[in-house]
Amino acid sequence: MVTRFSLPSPAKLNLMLRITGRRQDGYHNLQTIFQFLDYGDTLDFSWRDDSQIHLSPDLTDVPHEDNLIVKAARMLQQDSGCRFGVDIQLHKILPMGGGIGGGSSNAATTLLALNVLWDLTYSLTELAALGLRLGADVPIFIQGVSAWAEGVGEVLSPLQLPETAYLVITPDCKISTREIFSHPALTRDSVPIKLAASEAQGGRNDCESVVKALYPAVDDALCWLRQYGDGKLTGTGSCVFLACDSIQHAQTLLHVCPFAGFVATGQNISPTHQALALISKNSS
Ligand SMILES: C[C@](O)(CO)[C@H](O)COP(=O)(O)OP(=O)(O)OC[C@H]1O[C@@H](n2ccc(N)nc2=O)[C@H](O)[C@@H]1O
Ligand SMILES: Nc1ncnc2c1ncn2[C@@H]1O[C@H](COP(=O)(O)OP(=O)(O)OP(=O)(O)O)[C@@H](O)[C@H]1O
Repeated sequence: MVTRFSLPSPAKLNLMLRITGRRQDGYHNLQTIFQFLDYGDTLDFSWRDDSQIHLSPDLTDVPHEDNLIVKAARMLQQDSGCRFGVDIQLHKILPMGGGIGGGSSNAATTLLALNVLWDLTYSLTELAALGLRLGADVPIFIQGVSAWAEGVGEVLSPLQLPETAYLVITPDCKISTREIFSHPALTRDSVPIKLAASEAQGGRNDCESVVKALYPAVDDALCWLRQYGDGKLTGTGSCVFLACDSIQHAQTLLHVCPFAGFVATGQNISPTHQALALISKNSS
């Protein structure tokens, strides 16, 4: 039995995002393309023989019980009736409220890890259904392959994408997803399209105009990126990104960039799943 291991909890990008309607419950129907990055947080998991769930350190401004890691662990414990517990150490580098899915990724990594640590036998479909209760972005991190997504982001069709190098700018502002989705001026009537591979390159993000109007720092970052190519917003922001010819090209741009950011490579298989495959290989 594996009793301790570390897993990556990667960022995602929305390579395009169309909002095609609003549901009765207030959630929006989307069409988006998700790709993972080889950049993100790391979580260390250690098995406990009591039922306690410990997480450290706490995140500034997020009460312990509201942390999606703690919520995910408690949810799985309750659903499975498992009597074991876990110590979790979080190494956070992803900005919060950045549209790169940090909290959702942490929740998904926790569900995937505890399924192994507690020797449970949930399928990915079952874990994704549990995860969806925590957030619309959790299922993509559970499924772990880049995808075309519809519904609220949980109806996933796997998609092979070029594993492009990206420059990601992280403007110094935290954006609430709820704030953007509840804004009266949000475009929420885009005509649904059929998946076209070209969308991964050229697609727009329907949140862009509202986010730029509310957050000038995002507008500034996009303007700067667009000197060099087709800069885009991910999710509801605040992060913006540019596909580059190579890692070196992305690094050269980061070097002259007046904003904070990072360089990463798109991944069609989530780094969490890549690491889990190694853990199960080494333990068999
Ligand atoms: C914008 C995206 O990041 C694109 O990947 C996601 O759709 C957001 O996913 P998320 O952060 O996991 O969102 P949730 O935590 O489920 O929802 C936060 C809030 O955003 C709004 N929301 C979210 C997703 C969605 N498809 N429609 C919505 O209207 C809802 O008001 C909800 O109360
Ligand atoms: N483990 C966690 N990591 C990050 N945020 C968390 C976590 N747990 C709870 N949260 C809360 O969730 C909010 C959204 O965080 P997150 O980093 O997922 O934003 P995001 O990247 O904009 O997400 P998305 O793209 O899914 O909308 C945070 O502002 C914070 O209050």
